Amino acid sequence: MESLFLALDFEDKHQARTFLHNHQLTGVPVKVGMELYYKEGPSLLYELKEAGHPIFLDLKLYDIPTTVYRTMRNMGSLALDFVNVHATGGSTMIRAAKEGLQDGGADQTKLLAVTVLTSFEEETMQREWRVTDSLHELVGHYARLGQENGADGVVCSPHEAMSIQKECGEDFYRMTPGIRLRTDEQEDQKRTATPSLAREMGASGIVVGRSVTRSTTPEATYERLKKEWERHVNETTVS
Ligand SMILES: O=c1ccn([C@@H]2O[C@H](COP(=O)(O)O)[C@@H](O)[C@H]2O)c(=O)[nH]1
Repeated sequence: MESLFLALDFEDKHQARTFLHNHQLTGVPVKVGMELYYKEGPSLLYELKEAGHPIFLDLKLYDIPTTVYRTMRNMGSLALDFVNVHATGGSTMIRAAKEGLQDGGADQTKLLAVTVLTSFEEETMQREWRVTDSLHELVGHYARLGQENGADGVVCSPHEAMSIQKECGEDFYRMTPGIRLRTDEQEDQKRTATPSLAREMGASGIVVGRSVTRSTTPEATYERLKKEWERHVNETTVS
């Protein structure tokens, strides 16, 4: 299964297309988020599919169960690889998302439950959400909630991936954004890791965005991240 997704956080499809083309990245697994999808809509996804890109559509749905069901049913026809909802939407909403996908004919599309965004650290989360659980406990709780209600995996930071793997099993996918070549380059991210650290900590997949898209040498940076990630994938597979 594809496991390194390039976040196409661009203003429009022309920028995304030009970037992929200019840096020999046509066909690589991509993550399409709100910025690009709300500008371009599903036609962009058809174009990316046509060019051979595996797609993670990262819209993080959060709404009443009926709305999420109907939205996921529509998404079902897009034959995507991954889609997601916020786990905080609750058990009924997560189940509705799964049912919507299935009724839309998307048996191959994996549903991920977003736990706690990688831009949060524990102190801010506890203060702003008025919760007393540790960040680790809360992420674990949302992972279990997701699994019990039909999600195929979670979006979490690499730092929580190992305990989720232990509790929910190897097949429960841990998609981890917040990936950096150097962990002192955080920008708005708070829980970051390098690709090799992410693998050591139990991630099944990584999302890389600005490290590549803002790099002065995107192609070389992408290859470096990929090599670092795949070396670890292979090492852990062999041992
Ligand atoms: O918890 C989350 C969930 C989603 N994201 C998304 O991943 C990329 C990360 O981009 P970088 O430039 O590598 O920081 C971005 O599209 C986010 O919307 C996340 O970062 N954290």
